[in-house]
Amino acid sequence: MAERRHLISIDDLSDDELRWIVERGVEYSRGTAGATQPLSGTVVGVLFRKTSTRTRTAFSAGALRLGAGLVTYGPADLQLATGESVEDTGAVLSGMLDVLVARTAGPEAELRAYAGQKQMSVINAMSAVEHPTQALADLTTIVQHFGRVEGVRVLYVGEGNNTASALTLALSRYPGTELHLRTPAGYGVEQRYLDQAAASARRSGARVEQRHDLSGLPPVDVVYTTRWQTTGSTKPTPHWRSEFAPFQVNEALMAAAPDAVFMHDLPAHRGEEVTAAVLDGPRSIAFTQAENKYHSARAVLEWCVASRPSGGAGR
Ligand SMILES: NC(=O)NCCC[C@H](N)C(=O)O
Repeated sequence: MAERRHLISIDDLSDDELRWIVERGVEYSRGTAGATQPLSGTVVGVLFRKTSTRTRTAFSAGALRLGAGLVTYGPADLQLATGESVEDTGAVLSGMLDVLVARTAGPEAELRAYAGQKQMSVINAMSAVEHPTQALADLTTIVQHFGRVEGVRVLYVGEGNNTASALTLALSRYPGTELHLRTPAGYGVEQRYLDQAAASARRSGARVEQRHDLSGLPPVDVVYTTRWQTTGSTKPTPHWRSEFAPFQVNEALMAAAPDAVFMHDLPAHRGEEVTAAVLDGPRSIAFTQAENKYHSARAVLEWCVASRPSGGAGR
């Protein structure tokens, strides 16, 4: 059996692989990907230890449409719930599945443990720290809308969560791209992701910066936010809402970005991180972005099982 690839972090992808998945996602979205069934004869396992609407459906529907069989597990179905180790679970599943799509409760160590073999691809369907398949769908959406990622300027407002980390790693790979992270103090993207992005940006010419206020906003093409209650996390202070309130994306903030579209990884809480007027308004592409999770998921699944070259030396 061919060696399988894992997608635990955006950092697992070379620049060529990142571009291939994004462009392939665009082809799936346009119906120009061809009628092939690259997952024909494979079996995909879908393990969600946390709630999911978009990602679970995107990968399940995507796997079925590409010809795979599907096995799904809820949070308490596997013997993990009775104390079997993740290493043993991964070893067993890898003898039976071609791909495991997993959303975990904690950091990436669990996913890396499942990925301690090469017969079964492991896809990170969101961990506490990174949400790579969201970033891939987001870049697919950006290409769909702007025709490119290069040079696109993104203002990310709100909690520096798993979505923000993945977006930071992904956007920093593209020449001329700007990512302006504006997060409440104490809720920023972790320094290790900023450091990784800074290394990528030095190569690509991208620009990534994080600040903790909304003054002096630069001209941008995209305003992006995420809900304030990141899955599985609790806020350390009781008064966190007052710290987040200034970071709401509302009509006043959008007026400061007059040419920008609005993106959101969803689910949304109207009246908290975003107003209904913005989310449901003419500049919002958030629901197209959600549909792109499905198109992008097919590209990710195809990449996992394909035996194409990994994209050249280094990045
Ligand atoms: N698009 C999604 O996967 N949405 C669910 C998670 C959103 C957010 N990043 C969270 O961690 O709660």
